[in-house]
Formats: sequence, C-alpha cells, structure tokens
Amino acid sequence: MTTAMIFILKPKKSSGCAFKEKGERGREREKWAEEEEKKEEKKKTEEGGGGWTEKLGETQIKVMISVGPVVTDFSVELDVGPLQCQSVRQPRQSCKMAVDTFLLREIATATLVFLLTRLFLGSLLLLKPTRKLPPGPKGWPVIGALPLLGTMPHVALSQMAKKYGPIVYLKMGTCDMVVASTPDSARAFLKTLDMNFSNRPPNSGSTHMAYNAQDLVWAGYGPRWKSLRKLCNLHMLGAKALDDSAHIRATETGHMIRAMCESSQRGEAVVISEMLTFAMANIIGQVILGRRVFAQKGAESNEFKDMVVELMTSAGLFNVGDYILAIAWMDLQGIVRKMKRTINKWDVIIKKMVTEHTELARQREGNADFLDVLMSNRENPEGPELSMTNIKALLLDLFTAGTDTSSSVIEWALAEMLLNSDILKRAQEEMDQVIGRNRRLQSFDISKLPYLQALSKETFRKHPSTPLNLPRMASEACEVNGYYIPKNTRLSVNIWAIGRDPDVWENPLEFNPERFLSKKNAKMDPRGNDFELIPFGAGRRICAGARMGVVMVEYFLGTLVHSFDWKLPDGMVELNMDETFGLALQKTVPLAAMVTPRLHQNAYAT
Ligand code: HEM
Repeated sequence: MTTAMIFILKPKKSSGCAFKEKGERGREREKWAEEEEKKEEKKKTEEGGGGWTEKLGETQIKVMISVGPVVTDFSVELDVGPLQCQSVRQPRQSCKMAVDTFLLREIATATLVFLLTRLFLGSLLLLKPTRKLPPGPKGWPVIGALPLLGTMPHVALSQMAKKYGPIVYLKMGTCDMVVASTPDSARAFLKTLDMNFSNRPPNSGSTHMAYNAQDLVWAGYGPRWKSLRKLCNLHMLGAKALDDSAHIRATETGHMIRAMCESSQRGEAVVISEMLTFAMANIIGQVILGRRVFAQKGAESNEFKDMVVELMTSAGLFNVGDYILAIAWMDLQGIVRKMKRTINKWDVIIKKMVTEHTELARQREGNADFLDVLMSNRENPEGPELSMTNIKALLLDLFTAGTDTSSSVIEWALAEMLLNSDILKRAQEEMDQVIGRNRRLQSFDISKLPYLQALSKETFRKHPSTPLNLPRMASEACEVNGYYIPKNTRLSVNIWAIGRDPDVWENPLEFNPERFLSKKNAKMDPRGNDFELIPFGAGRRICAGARMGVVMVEYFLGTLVHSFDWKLPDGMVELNMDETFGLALQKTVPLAAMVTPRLHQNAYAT
C-alpha cells in the first residue's frame, strides 16, 4: 500500500495585464482574497462551476463535476482501507488517503474526465453570442486606442460616447478599457457591479506616486484599505470629525480674508488657487499634525501648490507604459521620470513633517491629532499593521486630494460668476438676507442658503474636479447591458460627460445654478446617490472625503462671495476658461481677480 496526496486544483486565474503584486501588499491581498474566495466558492458550487468529491461509503467516493448548469457525476470504488477524510469540497484543500495503484489509476481517469468536460463545456460557453464586447473605435495596431485620446481625454471620450453609445470599449495597448458616459451606465458599473469594480488598476501613478499603492487611494480592496478608510472617517472625514474641526476652518478662513483685504488695499489681484491651497493645506495640517504647515503665504506655500498640481496632473495622464508593459522601461513620454522627481520632493516634506511631529509629542499629551492615531495603529493587533510607508502615503493622499480638488471647484465657480455677474449678485443677496453684513458666514448658515448650495452643485456638474473618476478594474469577467466585460478591464466613468449630457441636462453648457432649485433637482445629492451628478464617484470606493469636499466648497465659496465684490483685473477683457486635463481638472490659466470688502469691517476681525 502506498500513500498519496490528492489535490483538486482550480485552474490558475490569468493575470491579464495587471502587474504582479509584491511583498507585504501581495500577501495581505492574498489572505483577504482567500477569505472572499471561500464565500464565493460555496455560491459558485451551487450556481455551477467546479468539481468536488463526497464519501459514499467506507470504500467508495462520488466525483461530481459541474460547468455552468451542467453537473456530471460518477462513483469510484476504492480498494483501500478506511478513508481518513469525510469529503473533499474545497478545491485548494488536500486530503490524505491511503491508496493503492488501482486507486491512482481511477483518480487519473476521473481527473482527465473532469478536465475534458470542463474544457469542452467551457469552449461551448465561450461561443455564446453574449460575449460581445461594447462598441468602440478600432484604434491602431499594437498601441490600440491610446493615440485617440489626445491631450483632453475626457472630451475625446465624450465624443466617442456620442458615436458608439453609453459604454465604449477601447483596446489600449494590451489592456481592455471601458468608459461609461451616462448615468445609467455609470450606475450599472458603480452600483450594480460595485463589488466587482472595487479595485483600482496598477499603474505608474500608484507605483511611483503612492509608494507602490501603499496608500488609501490606490490600495487594493482589502483589509488595509478598509482599515485606512475607517481611521480617516472616524478621525478626519466623517460627520462628527468635521463638526469637531469647524473652528479650524473658521480660523483659517479668517486669516485668508484678512490677507485678501490687504491685497485689496494694495490694489493687487488675488490668485485664487494659491490662496485656497494655502488655507486648505493649513486646515489639513492642523487636523493631521496639530499645526499649520505654512506660517505665511509665499514661496514655500506656492511651491507646495505647484507640487500638488504636478502630482495630480501627471498621475492622471495616460502613460503608454501602463498599457504596453514590454516598453514601460522606455518611459516614452517621460512621465515616470517626472513622477520620481515629484515624489522625491514630497518624501522630503513628509519625512520632515513626521520628524517634527514626533519631536513635539510631549506638547500634545492628552490632545492627540490624526497622526498620533495613525502612529498608535502601527502595531494594531485587531487590524492590519500600518507601516511607516503606509502612513507617509496616506498623508500624501490627504494633503493632495484635500487641497487641489475643492480649490479647483471654487476657482471654477468664481470664474463662472465673473462671467455672469447676475449669479454673483443673487448669491450675495441671499446671504445678505440670511446673515446680514455685520458678520461673516458660519457653518450653521449653510442649511439656510439654498442658492449657495445650488451654486456648488452647478459647479460640481459643469466642472467636476476629477473628470474621468479614478480608474477601477474588473476583478472578474462580467456582463453589462448585454456586453461582455473581460476580467481586468479598466473602467473609467466620464463624470464630465455625464454633467454635460443634453439628454440629462437642459442647456448643459449654460452655467445656471437655478436648475438645482427646481423640485426634482433640489433634492439631488452629489455624494453618490444620484448618478446624474457624481463628482465624488460612487459605490464603496466613492471619495473618502466627499463630505469634507462639500463642506469646504460651500463654506469657502460662501465666505468669498459674501465677503467681497469681485471683478477682473483692469485691462483684462476676456477670461480664459480653458481646461488642463489631469487626475484633477485644472484651469489652464489660474484665476486672478480684484476684490473689494463688502461687509462691516468688524466682520473681518476674527
Ligand atoms: C471637491 C472635492 C473632491 C472631489 C470632487 C473628489 C473626487 C474624488 C473622486 C471622483 C474619487 C474617486 C471615487 C471613485 O473611484 O468612485 C475620489 C477618491 C478619493 N478622495 Fe476625493 N474628492 C474631493 C475631495 C477630497 C478630500 C477633501 C479628501 C480628503 C482630505 C479626498 C480624499 C479621497 C480619497 C482618500 C479617495 C480614495 C477613496 C478610495 O479609493 O477608497 N477627496 N475623490
């Protein structure tokens, strides 16, 4: 009698064009995936697809094979002693049996029948007519549709949607990509198939700008992602945490409007993006590090702003090397070189922040900030441990996503109002009635300012700061609207096109906040529930800072509109409204404007 191990192996899933995950991240994801797989396995066995054995008697086992709805079974008589296991249900589990040569022959036959049946039925399924890819442009040999995207991919993809329909398929080098450009198609991916699209594809941005996806934005859908998101929600971005930091926003806005009054007195124009980035970075600095990161607006804060823009722009570019891995090393567009330069600068800043924070630990005793919380989670027995790299990567996420997105929305809103002074006047009149002119806006006023809320929504619609959402990836092959979506297909949702869709919005190119005062639209929630307006994406990977984003936009925009009259600098007759594409959509020419205080002078004192 001989002893043998029986393994019923599941065919290894193809990795498509995804990079292979390495080290800690890989192991962590594997563990999470295994648990998820166990749950899925049971479901799949019931739905069809797999093979397993059951003990029938002391010397007989039943082998069952299923592919789709078809189940085949046969029994095998064993010329052996008693079996040492009850059943072999999990494909990855092994079961030791004492078997003789006869048994080995039987098992070999059974395995062969299983594989042949699976192959045969599998190929029948492959021929099913439902495996039709969504329509899309043909593209070029080898590089596929990459050159068709140009420098304004959101615009090019929106034009393709007009030609091919709500879901467009593009072969991008060796990778598959689909783009959803209507509310219904976005819902199909981000809500109906949310779980299947809850991962982000690996790319040069996540590798070089997010410490190899060790952050929250690019983390694989797994325990570390869950833990980072929970910590952010509890201590920084959730409703309670935002209420707790209201005083920080109020103080920082005070600094900002006083600096603007000084610019006004000097007759200087205010550069909106510089001013807002300075204020927002200081707010985030106080929440995370317990201190402002810039004492004064100047060279240092402007350099910080340039770095945020650089990071957001290059991380959003379509890098040929991400789609044709064989030539990634050539870095044909020079994107990776630029990313490495930027991240090196960031790394110095973040390391300095963490070192200074550690040195001042004593002063914060009993008054922990967010970085203290993160540090205490480095050896958390109840969750995945956070490494120093995870913490640095998360800080980078929060400082970049937390400043550039909200400030660009506010900049676009002010630019639209400089083109249409009636909107500015109407917003000011509403605030004069509710708040008066003796004090400035406070957080609790916002719920009584429907026009201000409508103004924010209209800006989110026409100028979403993340035009193509952040990319997602299909974990498994699936079907959407009758089209076959292969495993590892990259998904972009054209939020920009949805906001300008004439089938959804009347006169979509017109900037008209009033559209959000009507019954149906007034209730529209930009935080992922109404797919006509999804500036923060939707589903389980929706923007972690959506609540903070809305608060920042409404509060800062309201304060700026209520506190000042606005006009273009003398001599400027036309306002440039061109966009520059990136992860966040920038105004190509930063907005500069002249401001005049319009409240009682005491209102600027605090
Ligand atoms: C107007 C402001 C903002 C806009 C328009 C915006 C937009 C977005 C979008 C579209 C996504 C991708 C969602 C998806 O895949 O479905 C995202 C993700 C994210 N955003 Fe924001 N964002 C804003 C503000 C913020 C703020 C203030 C923070 C934090 C300080 C933040 C942190 C994040 C993070 C961490 C993610 C990744 C979430 C995940 O993958 O689980 N965002 N944001």
